[in-house]
Amino acid sequence: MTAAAVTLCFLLRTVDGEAQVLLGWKKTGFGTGKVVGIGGHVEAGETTAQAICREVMEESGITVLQGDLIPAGTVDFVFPARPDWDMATMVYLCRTFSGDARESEEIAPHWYPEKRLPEEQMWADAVHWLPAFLAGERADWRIVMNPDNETVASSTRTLRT
Ligand SMILES: Nc1[nH]c(=O)nc2c1ncn2[C@H]1C[C@H](O)[C@@H](COP(=O)(O)OP(=O)(O)OP(=O)(O)O)O1
Repeated sequence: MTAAAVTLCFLLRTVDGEAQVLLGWKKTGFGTGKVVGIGGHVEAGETTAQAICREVMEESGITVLQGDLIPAGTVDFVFPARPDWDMATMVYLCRTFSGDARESEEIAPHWYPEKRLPEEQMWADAVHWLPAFLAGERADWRIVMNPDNETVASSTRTLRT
């Protein structure tokens, strides 16, 4: 089965000297109840950059221009017990955007300090790859989940040169 094409964008800002990242509490669909990155599926006929600008607007109300997207790498999420959940994720960072985050039907967005991510509320794999992307590392990750579809069986990373 082919992994679904999805994309995530981590909006970054600095407030009073504190580096913050926009995440969101997922209200519906895949990962309901977890704090997740802003993003979602790439639809037919869309480029990944078009998809992430649309998803950020739909989920948070924030406008991101394609030229301000910073490609960071990829994360392949592999669910051996549920291959239909496999996702191939293109990850972006973005420091330039406009508008204030507002709650949508799908996500309640919230700015978190990069140094105090809500690890307990996120997917268990996020602590593997998210801090590395936030630190500016460019890499391709492969996350394989255990049969419980919650805990991490393996996490591997290939750095981009
Ligand atoms: N193990 C994992 N850890 C993680 O942090 N994020 C994961 C993950 N597995 C999948 N994701 C993310 C990637 C993707 O952005 C998101 C699922 O996409 P969506 O939120 O768009 O799904 P939904 O089915 O809720 O919505 P639609 O795309 O509108 O159908 O879950």
